[in-house]
Order: sequence, then structure tokens, then C-alpha cells
Amino acid sequence: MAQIILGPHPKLDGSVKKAAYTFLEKIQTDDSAPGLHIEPIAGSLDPRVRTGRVDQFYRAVLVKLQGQADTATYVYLGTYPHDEAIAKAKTSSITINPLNGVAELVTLTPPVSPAAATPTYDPSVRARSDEAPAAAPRRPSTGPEYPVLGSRGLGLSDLRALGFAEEFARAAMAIRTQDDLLDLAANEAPASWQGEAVLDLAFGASVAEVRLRYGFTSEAEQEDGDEATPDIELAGDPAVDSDVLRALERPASRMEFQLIDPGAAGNEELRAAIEDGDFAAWRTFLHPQQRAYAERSRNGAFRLTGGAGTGKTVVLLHRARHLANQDPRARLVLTTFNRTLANGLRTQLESLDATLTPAALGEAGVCVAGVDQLVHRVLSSAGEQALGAGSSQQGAVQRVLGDRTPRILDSTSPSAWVEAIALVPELPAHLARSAFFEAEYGLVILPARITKVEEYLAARRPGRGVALTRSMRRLVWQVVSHYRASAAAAGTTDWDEKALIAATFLDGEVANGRQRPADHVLVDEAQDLTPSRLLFLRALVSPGRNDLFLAEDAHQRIYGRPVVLSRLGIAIRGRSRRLWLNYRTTLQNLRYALGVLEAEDVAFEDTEGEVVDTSGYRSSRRGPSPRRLGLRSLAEEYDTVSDLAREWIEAGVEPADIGILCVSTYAGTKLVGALQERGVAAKLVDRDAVPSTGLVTVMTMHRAKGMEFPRAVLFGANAAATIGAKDHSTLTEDERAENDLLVRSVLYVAATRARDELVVIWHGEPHPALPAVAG
Ligand SMILES: Nc1ncnc2c1ncn2[C@@H]1O[C@H](COP(=O)(O)OP(=O)(O)OP(=O)(O)O)[C@@H](O)[C@H]1O
Repeated sequence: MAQIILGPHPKLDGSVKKAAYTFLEKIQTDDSAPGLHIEPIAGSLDPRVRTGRVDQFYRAVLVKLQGQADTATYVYLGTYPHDEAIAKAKTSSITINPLNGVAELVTLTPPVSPAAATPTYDPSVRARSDEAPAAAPRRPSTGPEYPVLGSRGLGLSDLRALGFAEEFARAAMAIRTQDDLLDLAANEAPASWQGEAVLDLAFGASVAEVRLRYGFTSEAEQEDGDEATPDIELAGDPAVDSDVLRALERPASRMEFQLIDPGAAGNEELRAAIEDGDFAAWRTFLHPQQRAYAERSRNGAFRLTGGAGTGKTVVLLHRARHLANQDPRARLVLTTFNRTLANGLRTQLESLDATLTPAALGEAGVCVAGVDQLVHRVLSSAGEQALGAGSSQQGAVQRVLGDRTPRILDSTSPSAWVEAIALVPELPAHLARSAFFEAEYGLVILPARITKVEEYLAARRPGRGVALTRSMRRLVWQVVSHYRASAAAAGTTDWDEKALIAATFLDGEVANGRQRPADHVLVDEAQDLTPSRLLFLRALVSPGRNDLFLAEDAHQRIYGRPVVLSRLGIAIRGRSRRLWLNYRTTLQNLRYALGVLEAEDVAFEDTEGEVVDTSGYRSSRRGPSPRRLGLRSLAEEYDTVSDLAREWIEAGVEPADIGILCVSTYAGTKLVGALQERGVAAKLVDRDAVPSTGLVTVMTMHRAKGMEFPRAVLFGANAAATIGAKDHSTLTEDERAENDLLVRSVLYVAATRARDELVVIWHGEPHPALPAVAG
């Protein structure tokens, strides 16, 4: 038995992939098998380097680490044609960065004098990843030029103290534009952490923050206010195998070195990494911050924030796997805003680890479902009898809604508020609106479990814009009573009521000595959840270690209204962290998308009631600026988008990887017809449908939440496009401000779906929320 660590290695030709995988698999079983020919190379500068026979023409390059251990560990550095492999083997080595303890691949240069070989860093390492951008030519910069790092008050000594290689640090200090620094980081960084950390510094992170982000300082030290000087002891001796093995486990080393666990899941990981052309790096190479959030134990509810594409979902998936592996008896819930998004999570979790046990709510394993599906399961398995009044006490239904029948499983009609409002004609016009009642009911009345007018008269209404006098409150309560009475008569509830009844039922079960149905609850898209749904999620799990983990991005709130968790009794204080690095979009597309959020008097609040700041969000990839195409008519828009799709398909893009995002299902249906007429096969992907190979994907901007496309088009982005409220002119001032945030969030979600190319098309005037310049 031997262990394999995948190190930085170039992508393999199709012909040799299978042989390389078989070779590594055999090493795992028996590294002394004669056919493998694992041998040292005469004249190699690092005596630990070996080559092995993959087939007649190809050799693998490996570093063998054993020390006193019973089994050897082989770090795989790639498969090359014979002569290239020998040359590589002669000069490759793995060293330990003396300043931060990170393991790095280096190319040794033969000593001129008898002194030891000196390491130089191997830039070919950067060619390893499928995801690595092609080296973009340095282009003349259009923006102001200044030494990027110098203007942030950083000097060469700061970079050297962090552990950057001298040559790279000098080159970085000389760079005068962010774009050139992106090129340098992508093509010349000696190690992954150095490429990312230099960009963090350029985008505003301090030296102390970089130490924390890459695990050179622990969170505890940082929280104690300890600036943490580099611990050189911690680095170890690169000549000692056990020290190198320890260094390979450091979070920043694991950005490019990955230990393959023995067993089925590990073998699948190995196969995917070697054989799969579309190998998804997210399954293996986490950013140290992502790893910390996926693996660190938390003493209570935790909140992870981050812009679109920063890997919040990836962290949740890895955390689910980590917790499940730590305790196979644990009952995990992985949930999100709706069923469509939950289906996406399930597929991704399976691709991360097919060996995880899918489970129903309350069983050991991972239960993946939308929040409302979970609510429904709790209510239907409890049964209406158990939810209603008992002989001695009120049931959950009565505690939430006051006295009524326990028939609740059907859904209240969407027009119910309009009907209830009509029964109270004294209500002033600015209150006689469904939007007001939905908000008042969902944000104030339900979470406080108010069932009587006196309670409502005394209720606190934090965060509600509209002030209410006592007499107004009485009128509002009359409407609420009508709403509840007609729903009781029909035996219906809305989804917020259902969620709160389920939460109240679960709390009651605990009071009766029964268990809550989950041990860990992981939530994606938490910014879209209403207070009742958040209270339901809180009620699924007892407060304690690793109980509730919420991932959110306030800028992507396209359904709910801002909610402050502490007002719901969900304590996060001190357990909230942010991700900065966008893995999905190019910097150009990201800048454009962030432009959608920037306007005077526009502020987005997160679930701690803080205004969200976008400074520091960045991508490591460069690409073309988004194209903005203003046309004269809808027909021209159709022609243009058809030509674009055809052009991309002819250039080899899979049609389903082209996402055309529209403002409504109606616009999408018309567009699919127009594309077909122009010879482009397309599919409207609605609700739970999924994209189909061979057909261009058309979907609404809302439905695009959680998706990504190598090529994305925002279609029909006209000034008159109806994205939020149907009739803007009838909105109150507060509602207009709320609607403006919603529209910006929808456009931000849509613009951040593009991986490589983004095109924005409209006719007439563009939507005013769209930035006037490309990214
Ligand atoms: N460590 C990583 N290495 C490579 N790719 C990554 C990594 N982390 C995330 N990604 C990729 O970045 C993209 C965005 O990740 P993910 O969907 O988890 O982000 P998100 O923050 O949940 O985005 P959104 O809020 O827009 O839904 C995905 O393609 C994902 O595979």
C-alpha cells in the first residue's frame, strides 16, 4: 500500500490518461510491483525524485516521501514523454517555504560550486490546470498607471516576510496596473498561494489579512488581536520527509497538492483528476479560507457571506461531506430557497462524493431538499391531529394562528390579501396594499406569534418603514383577522404560516421529550428566506456545536425582504465570515456586475443588519469586456442574439452552455420561437427543467439563480423592461426604493452568471440600473 498526493501537473493527452490513472492506482496497491519501474534517476538533484513507467513512451515523475513511515507517499508531478520526464525528474523538488511552512514545487538549478543546489520556482507549474487562463498578451492599459502594490503602502520586505519568492515579489512590486498583475499572477506565480495572495494585496487586503486567509495565522490568534509573527519553527526541514509531509497538509499547500484518500471516493477523485477533461477543481483544490469554513468546528450558528461566485455553495457541499464523514450517524440537512436549487445541490453533492448516504429528514445521512419541502414533510408526518389542540394545551396551529381548525395543508389563494383588504374600507390607501400586508405579516406578526389585537398593539416593529398609529394598527389587525378567518374556513395556510407551525410543533416536541430531526443544518441562499422559514430551520436542530450554517449574499436577495437574524433569536455574533475571491467570472464581468449595485442612496443590508460593502471582491481571471449592444427594435435584438449564438456554436461552444437570460417567462417563450425561426435550436428552461445538450438555454433572470454559463446574454434589458413591480407608478416611496434594490439584485444575479463572455442587449434605452460603461 502507498499513498498518492496529486501535485501540480500539466493536463494529459487523451491517449495517455487511462494509462496514467491505472499506473497511479497500481502504486496505491503495491508500489514495488515490477511493471511499475519506480526508480531514482542518476543525477537528479533531489534524491527523493523517482520516475515510473506509465507505458512504452510515457513516464510519470514522482517524489517519494517515506522517512520512518511504514508506507511511502508519492507526490505525482505529471506524466511526460520519456526524455522530458527524465529532464523534469533531474531538477524537480518539493521544498518548504521557510517563512510560512507551505510546501512548494521548485525547479533546482545545478550548483556551480559544490554548495547545495538552489531552488528556482517552476513557472510551468501554472500550466497544470484546465481552468488556468491562457497567457494573455500584456496589453496597453487604458486606466491610470501607478505601482499597484506600492500605492497600497507595501514594500518588497512585506512581500518577502510573507514568504513570496524574491524574483516574483520584485516583478509584482514593479507592476503598474491591476490587469498586468492578474497576468503575472496567472502565468508566473511560483505557487498557487502566491498568485492569489499577491492579488489580495492589490485589491486591498492587509498583510495580516493575507496571513489569516492562507492559514499562516490561526483565527484564534487573530481574534486575540495577535498579529502573529511568522513561526519559523513551524516550517520544518525540507530535507526531512515527515516535515515535508506535514507541510503538504497546510491549507495553502492544499491549493495545489491533494492527498487521495484510499477507498472508493478517493479512487473516484483520482480518476476524475487524471482522466476527466472537465475535471472540476472545486472538488479538490479549495482555497484555504474555503477549507477553513468547510472543516472548522463552530460553537453555534455560523454565517458565511460572499459575492456571487465566491464558492459559498462549494463550501456548503464540502462541509456536508466533512460532517457526514466525521460521524456517519449524524443527521444532516442541506437546504436552500426552493426545490429547483435543491435539485442542483443534490447533483453537485453526488458529484463531490457519490458514497454519501442520501437520507430522509430525521435519518442518518444527508437530506437535501428545499425549505418548503422540509416544512411539508414535518407537517404531513406529524398529521393534522398532532398539530391541532390537545386536551390540555394549545397545539402548534393555535399557537401561531389563534383558535381555528387544524386543517392546514392546502395553500391559501394568492388573492387572499386583496380580498381581506376589501373588507376594511376605512384603511388608508397607502396601507390598503397586498405588499404592505405581506411584509407586515411576514416580518412582524408571524415571527412574534401574535394572535390577539392587544399583542399587535404592543408589538415592536423594527425595520418597518411605515409608522402606524394605534388606530391604524386596529385597522390593520382587522384585515389580518379577515385573512385568517377565510383561510381557516377554507382549511388553508400560506407557506410562511406552514413554516412557523412546523417550527412551533418541533419546539413543542422537544418540550415533550422528543428529539429534533437534525444534527446539522446547512443553508444556501439564506438571504431569500423569510423569518418564519428561518425559525423553522432553527427549530430543526438543537442549539449547539455545528448546528446551523447559513450562506448568504445580500446582493442576491430576489425574493425575500431583509431580515435581521438576532431579532429571531438566531445568534451569530462573532461567527460570521466573508469570501472574497470570485471563481466564476472574469474581473471584467465582475466589475460590470458590481456596477449594477452602485448608485446613490442604494444600500443593501445583510442578516446582521449591516450595509454590505463590495470593496475587495475580486476575480483572478481576465477576459474580454462585456459587450453592450443597444439596438433599434425587438426584431433587431432577435437577429443579433441569433447571430451571436450561431457564431459561438460555430466556434465550438456547446449550445446548452449559452445562457440567454430574459426578464420574464413570456419574453423567454417569444425568444425561443424567434431563435427557432432563425435556425437556432433553443429550450426555455423553466421551473425544475434542466438545460439539454444541443439546445441553447433560455431562462428568466430569476430562474438563473445558482446557474452559470460560459457565455451569457442579458436579453431585453430595456428601460421599460418589467423586472420588479408590474406598475411602478402605483408604488409608495418606500416600495419604490425596495423595488429598486430588487431590480438591481436580479440584474446582478443575471450578470454574474457569465463565466467568460457577457453580452447585454436592449432596444431603445437601456435599463437605468445597468452601468453605462463596460467592466
Ligand atoms: N476552490 C475552487 N476551485 C475551483 N473552482 C471553484 C472553487 N470554488 C468555487 N469554484 C467554482 O466557482 C463557481 C462558483 O461557485 P459557487 O457556485 O459555490 O459560488 P457561490 O458563491 O455559491 O455563487 P452564487 O452566489 O453566485 O450562487 C463554480 O463554478 C465553482 O465550481
